[in-house]
Amino acid sequence: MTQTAPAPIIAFDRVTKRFGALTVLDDFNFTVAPGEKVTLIGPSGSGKSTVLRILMTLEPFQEGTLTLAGMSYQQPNGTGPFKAGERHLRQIRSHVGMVFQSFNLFPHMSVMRNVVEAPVRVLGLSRAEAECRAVDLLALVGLADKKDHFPAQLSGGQQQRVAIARALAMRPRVLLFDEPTSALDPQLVGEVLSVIRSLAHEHDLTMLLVTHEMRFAREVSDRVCFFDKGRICEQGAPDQIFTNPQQPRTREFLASVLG
Ligand SMILES: Nc1ncnc2c1ncn2[C@@H]1O[C@H](COP(=O)(O)OP(=O)(O)OP(=O)(O)O)[C@@H](O)[C@H]1O
Repeated sequence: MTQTAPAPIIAFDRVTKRFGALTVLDDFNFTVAPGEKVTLIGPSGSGKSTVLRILMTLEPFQEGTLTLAGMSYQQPNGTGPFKAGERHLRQIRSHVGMVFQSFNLFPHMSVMRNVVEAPVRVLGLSRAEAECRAVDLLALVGLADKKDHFPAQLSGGQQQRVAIARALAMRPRVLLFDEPTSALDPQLVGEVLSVIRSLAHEHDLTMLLVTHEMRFAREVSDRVCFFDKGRICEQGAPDQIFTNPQQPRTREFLASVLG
């Protein structure tokens, strides 16, 4: 009996994204299977973060179709309001969580409230239910004892772990990480990577990462995509990309970052 591959949970179909005269994604095609862990690597300015921001519906695009968890939308004009309509977009967004480089916690809220607020306001959970969920997630990221602290009382690594708990509290099907360790002091990077590494073992969670941590990308990804000038220039299993890249641009890039 032949097995059919599951439908992709993420599909960019001929998406073009411009900022004024600058075309960042040009006729871009990209799919991710449910549960897959994919890392985007590539030079600065090549469009990696833009891919994540489009998925999070933070950026409109000009042409093409984006499908996320079975829901599609298009923006043929790009400049106007989202063609999909705000309700449709909210539904799409509800499947995606994002962890940003700069944590983006609410400074005036305790750790607990940072994690609880969106499930209460957006998902309509009772505060007790949301707190129950938050307690489990804070334990998962190793911060059970910090629930009453405020962000300013935490290290950068701890703040980023709260941000991960906050994203997970919405039970997204897709979790995006945009250079989650770039703003951290080197000694704090490991604790955040270790949380992400354990999440990568969650088979149901689809993860898309942009990172400059090449060793980590190799360790956690099912697939690594080398991005150059708004296109995937080469992709494959991490061992293949890191030990036997086929494209000269991939080799050049890896030589520059791995030394
Ligand atoms: N809001 C914006 N307005 C104008 N240009 C933008 C905007 N956001 C991004 N760009 C440009 O789009 C291009 C792609 O940026 P993007 O942040 O996606 O690249 P990246 O590959 O993630 O780079 P890095 O690794 O440095 O984060 C860059 O040339 C950037 O300057």
